[in-house]
Amino acid sequence: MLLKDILKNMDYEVIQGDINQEISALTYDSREKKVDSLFVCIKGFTLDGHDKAQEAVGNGARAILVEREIPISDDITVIKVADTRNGMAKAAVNFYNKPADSLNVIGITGTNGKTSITHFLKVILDQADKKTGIIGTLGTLMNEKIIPTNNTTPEAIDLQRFLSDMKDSEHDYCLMEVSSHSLQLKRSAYTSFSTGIFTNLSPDHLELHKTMDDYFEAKAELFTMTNKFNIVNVDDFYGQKLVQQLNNPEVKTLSYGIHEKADFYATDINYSFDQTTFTVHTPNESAQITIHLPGEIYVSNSLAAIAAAYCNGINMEAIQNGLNTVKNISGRLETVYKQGDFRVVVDFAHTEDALQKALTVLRPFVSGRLILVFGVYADMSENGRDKRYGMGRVAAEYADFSIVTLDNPKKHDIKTIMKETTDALERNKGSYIAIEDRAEAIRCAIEMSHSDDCILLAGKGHETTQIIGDREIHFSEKEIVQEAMQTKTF
Ligand SMILES: CC(=O)N[C@H]1[C@@H](OP(=O)(O)OP(=O)(O)OC[C@H]2O[C@@H](n3ccc(=O)[nH]c3=O)[C@H](O)[C@@H]2O)O[C@H](CO)[C@@H](O)[C@@H]1O[C@H](C)C(=O)N[C@@H](C)C(=O)N[C@H](CCC(=O)O)C(=O)O
Ligand SMILES: Nc1ncnc2c1ncn2[C@@H]1O[C@H](COP(=O)(O)OP(=O)(O)OP(=O)(O)O)[C@@H](O)[C@H]1O
Repeated sequence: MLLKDILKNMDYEVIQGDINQEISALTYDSREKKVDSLFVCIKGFTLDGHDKAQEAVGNGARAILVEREIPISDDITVIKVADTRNGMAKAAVNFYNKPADSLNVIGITGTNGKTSITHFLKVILDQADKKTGIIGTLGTLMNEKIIPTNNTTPEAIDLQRFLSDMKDSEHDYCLMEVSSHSLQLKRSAYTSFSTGIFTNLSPDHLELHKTMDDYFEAKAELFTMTNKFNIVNVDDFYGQKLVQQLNNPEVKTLSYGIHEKADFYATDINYSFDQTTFTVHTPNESAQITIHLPGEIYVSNSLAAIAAAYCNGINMEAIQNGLNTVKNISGRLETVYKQGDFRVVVDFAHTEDALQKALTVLRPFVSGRLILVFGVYADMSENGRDKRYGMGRVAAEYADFSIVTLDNPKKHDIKTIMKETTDALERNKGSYIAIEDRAEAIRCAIEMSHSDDCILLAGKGHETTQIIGDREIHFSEKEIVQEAMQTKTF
């Protein structure tokens, strides 16, 4: 594509070179070898891509998109824009010919529940014979194959390429987890969504957004990019706030909830560990639903999926049958070991709200003790400290016994993380011990457990690595549990 077409509808200044030249690839990483490419210089959290432009040229870049002028040889075309993240999103949408316009893209945002909702929607759409891809925390699912990705929502160039590949391989739908990072950092800018879903908002990622209001505004951005439906959880305080501020008459707002009056709601809910049944009420009909995940959070998440499917014309039979097929979602209240009443459950709860909900869901099904193994992933800021305090408080209040350990501490100070979390348990009179080594903590929980206890391993969910300092080491909770259970006797 000609560079001038890639720059269509963008405010830019040509610093040097010719925009009537063919560009065959886009990149934001100077280390990628891409012949005749446009390299976008992004000022990141660690380094500034402007300083890597020369390397990009060495690897095939013929044009460069910058925010500030940089020394570079005359044969390279240099284009300046006010914001290269915004420019990159626009360029990617142009380069891949607005792929989202040819797909039905459903965007899901909120602190918790996004991954589960994509799974629920996928099986419903499968039942309705709609070819569906997913872009989210577990990677990109396309043509039923998973492509691993670094981020929940990929950078704009990767995102538009995935959407384009889905369009070319004749997908009907793309279900996309839209993280607040992606909205703030413009990864998903200029993408058209048919439907937006808002799940809930609770403190998380405050290292980027600083305040809950900033975090909310970042999430709210998705609902200005939709063209058919906005579907909002009105059980959530911020969901109610969002409904009040949505005012585009062309996009229909529909609510879902269990406790508040909503367009899609559930009654007659019956919970057991392996199955939940309820009656869903839509604006036009009611139906019996069975899901195989425990607790109110999954009733809420399935209501979101039901609402999105229903609005998009999927019949109730496909919804019922689809939801009934989900037996588990990797790392979401997943039982990884069961013997009589004894269970070990792995869950991705890594926020205060999710941890409280996970413990509350499990409690009614546990006749012995609810033993929690958890760590807190957060930086050293005041917000990070609040998160450690919040999760420590929840552990003290909702678990019978906690083992405080690590959860991807990265480069942060391990002693401080452990101390602040255990201080919170101390202040809230929780019973606990602290074991830095997470594998050891899991083994200890298993060793101390009785035959009627339930162990919740919270925080890592589907992840298979632990990041300590610069090192990312293999870490599978399922494997550790299986091994430890081989020598366990009750
Ligand atoms: C904090 C954050 O958002 N980091 C993201 C960011 O990294 P960074 O800013 O440190 O990048 P950097 O190293 O400073 O590099 C800046 C630029 O220079 C380029 N570069 C870098 C090195 C080089 O040699 N040459 C070069 O050209 C990079 O490609 C980049 O364009 O840009 C990287 C490249 O796109 C991302 O992979 C990385 O996500 C990391 C993995 C991350 O942890 N992100 C999290 C916070 C995140 O985004 N999470 C949300 C989901 C959250 C949730 O829902 O729970 C997500 O959507 O994934
Ligand atoms: N509706 C909900 N409300 C509160 N907590 C929830 C809800 N749904 C799931 N959770 C909790 O949040 C955890 C993460 O769930 P899920 O992966 O579906 O969310 P997510 O939004 O995709 O999270 P992330 O962006 O961090 O991947 C679950 O393991 C569970 O503990």
